[in-house]
Amino acid sequence: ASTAEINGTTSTSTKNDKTVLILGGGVAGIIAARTLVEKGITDFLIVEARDELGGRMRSKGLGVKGKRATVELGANWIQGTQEGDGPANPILTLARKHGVKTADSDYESIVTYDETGKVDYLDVLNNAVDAYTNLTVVGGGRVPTKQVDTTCRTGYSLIGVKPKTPQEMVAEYFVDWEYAQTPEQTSWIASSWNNNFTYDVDQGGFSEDNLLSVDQRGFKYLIQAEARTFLKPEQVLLNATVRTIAHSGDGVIVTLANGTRISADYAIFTFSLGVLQNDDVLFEPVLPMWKQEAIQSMTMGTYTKIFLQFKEKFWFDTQFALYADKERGRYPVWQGLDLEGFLPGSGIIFATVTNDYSERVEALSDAQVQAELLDVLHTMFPNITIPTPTAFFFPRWFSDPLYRGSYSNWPASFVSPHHTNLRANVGQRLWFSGEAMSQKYFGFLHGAYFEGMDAGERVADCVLSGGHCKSLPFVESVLNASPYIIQF
Ligand SMILES: Cc1cc2nc3c(=O)[nH]c(=O)nc-3n(C[C@H](O)[C@H](O)[C@H](O)COP(=O)(O)OP(=O)(O)OC[C@H]3O[C@@H](n4cnc5c(N)ncnc54)[C@H](O)[C@@H]3O)c2cc1C
Repeated sequence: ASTAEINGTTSTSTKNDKTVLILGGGVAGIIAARTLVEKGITDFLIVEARDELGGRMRSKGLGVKGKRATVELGANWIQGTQEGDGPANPILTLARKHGVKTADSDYESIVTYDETGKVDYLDVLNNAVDAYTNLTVVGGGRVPTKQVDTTCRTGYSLIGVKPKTPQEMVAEYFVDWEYAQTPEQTSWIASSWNNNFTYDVDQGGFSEDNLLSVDQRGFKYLIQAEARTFLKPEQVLLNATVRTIAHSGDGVIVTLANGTRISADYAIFTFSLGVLQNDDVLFEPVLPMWKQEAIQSMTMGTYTKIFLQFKEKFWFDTQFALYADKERGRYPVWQGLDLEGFLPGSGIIFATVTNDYSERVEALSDAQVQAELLDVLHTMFPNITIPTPTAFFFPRWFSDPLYRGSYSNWPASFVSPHHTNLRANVGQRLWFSGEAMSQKYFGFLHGAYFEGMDAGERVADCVLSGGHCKSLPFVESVLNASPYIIQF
């Protein structure tokens, strides 16, 4: 690997196998690679454990022969549909470029159920939507006034919203389930800006409207097709699981599960926050404490879609249904795909659970989870004999050593300097990217996209300047704005 061959200047190190290793072939990794190519750097290798690119854009063929349909286990929505009048979500731009088939996702196409069957409590839902809007406005307002962060639960209480009934709890769930964690676990300020920067056009967002991919090549087609526009086969190593990353002033040496060692001048790490937290990959030397504290202080949530296929549709004709159980989070949101414009005739419906409930279902057998779902369907539709499903599947994101959850969520105890440290490079050779590094868009595909671009640009600068990297800032210790005073 030599910078000389790129821009004719002196090179830093010429002994390494590659100039750049991109660790992970999800959106961040692919966009980092594209950015390198745009800067004229082609001596890189994407190292990916799975047998395809796409990462958490992950799909699966579900169903019996003759009625098989592609469903999305991971990312499914494009958040914000604005084009022309303001900034567009770059994922939407890619979807348009590669002709990805989408359907309008209409959150108002919804019916409501509780433990007595179908009951109309849309008024409760509308109140929860208004409460959430108010929550994000008041939460966002704490930034300019420098007020301390608290949880969304505290925020809800301060604006006078205290859900108590199963209906109120499920309505609240439906407006903030996207964080994959409860209001007790989520930062009021960060979730407010994350919401506003994505959905509020007045704050630079991409609009409130959402599209759901129903493309039968899988939503991942979008990023795989983009990769095909610039990637050469020799720039990708699939089925290669990284075990250790040794880093020093000379570069990085990555060791794979099969013992292969690959060295490079620079590495861009894009594996999930969950992988970082769980030591699924070991660093040599271990990462500095400021980095470890940042990694362990952010949280990884889990969002689990549980799919059922039946011979025939017997449920609601809307896109969504809510089920209010006494227990918050027990199979609360249902989505029917057997709809015109979606997957008509597929007989597929799915329920979503998050976080603690995701961990709970991952610990059960498929048969147990299926039985619980059928039980809930029986409660929702007391006058129907629920038939046996023809297919059943759910992914176990939390237990998967390549993810350890579905996406990051910002807790109230995570402060801005922690985030600075989470994003910062360690030494000049090891750079971090991926959705969790995005301050504005953590959790989203577009967060991964922008972080991939940013890391690609920064590492390209390092290479093209002959090793004069512009390091990101970090702080050695994250301190309180004012110290605690303990009086005995
Ligand atoms: C269930 C679910 C629903 C979601 N819904 C949406 C949505 O609707 N809209 C939206 O915008 N976002 C959504 N997201 C979030 C979105 O999918 C992610 O933010 C984005 O895909 C992350 O991209 P990334 O490149 O940062 O990470 P990843 O996609 O995780 O890429 C990292 C890659 O590294 C690989 N890897 C991990 N460990 C190793 C190892 N040891 N060795 C080699 N390779 C390794 C992984 O296989 C993966 O391919 C959802 C995610 C999930 C899981």
